[in-house]
Amino acid sequence: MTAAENQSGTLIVVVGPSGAGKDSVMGFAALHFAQRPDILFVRRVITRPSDAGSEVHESVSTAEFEEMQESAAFAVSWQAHGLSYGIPREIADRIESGMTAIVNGSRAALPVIRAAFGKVAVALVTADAPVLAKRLAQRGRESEEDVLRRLKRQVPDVVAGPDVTVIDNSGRLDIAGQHFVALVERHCAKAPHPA
Ligand SMILES: Nc1ncnc2c1ncn2[C@@H]1O[C@H](COP(=O)(O)OP(=O)(O)O)[C@@H](O)[C@H]1O
Ligand SMILES: O=P(O)(O)OC[C@H]1O[C@H](OP(=O)(O)OP(=O)(O)O)[C@H](O)[C@@H]1O
Repeated sequence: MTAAENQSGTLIVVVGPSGAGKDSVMGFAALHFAQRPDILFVRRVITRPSDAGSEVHESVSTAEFEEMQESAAFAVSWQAHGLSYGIPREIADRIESGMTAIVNGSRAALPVIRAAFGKVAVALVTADAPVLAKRLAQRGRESEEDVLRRLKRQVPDVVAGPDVTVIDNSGRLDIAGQHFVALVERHCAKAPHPA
């Protein structure tokens, strides 16, 4: 391991099926860690309108996303659900300086995310299938057809490995949220404080 790798923080990638509660669990942790300058909640760049849903993201057009991609603005980007998603390149520098960054990721894109960032921990948020359907209908961010497509989405079986922690969010959000907070704490404890 090089000196730089030794000093770096961790990227915690939150993945799981649509409706499992990735954004909700991250929102719980963001409140918990509001006073922690060493923990960064990543604002993704997405080709989705800014007023759609609760995730705070940078909303761009498809043309703007392509321009950003051409100018190497992303550490990693991927496509799903007819949308493009990007993790800004500067996040890699913040992690290198010792911060713990938390991002809503993608199961299908996990191999490229793992390859792009040195130290990665994966939080796989799950919920039972009937719970997913009910939650997506209640969330109301997508049309009924979109919700059905999300429920049917198949992803490669890549969410396995020693870096993966499963967080069941079939029940109360505060229980899953505390589980996730504990995971983040474990990783911060390993990282040096950023300068
Ligand atoms: N533990 C929970 N109990 C009840 N509702 C929840 C819980 N977790 C999330 N939700 C709700 O379910 C919907 C989907 O959650 P969300 O965080 O958007 O999931 P994801 O980001 O994985 O698609 C939202 O309306 C959210 O408020
Ligand atoms: O490869 P997958 O694991 O299926 O993930 C594909 C995309 O779906 C989610 O996005 P989005 O926030 O649009 O959807 P969600 O909140 O319904 O999961 C997730 O954050 C990924 O960007």
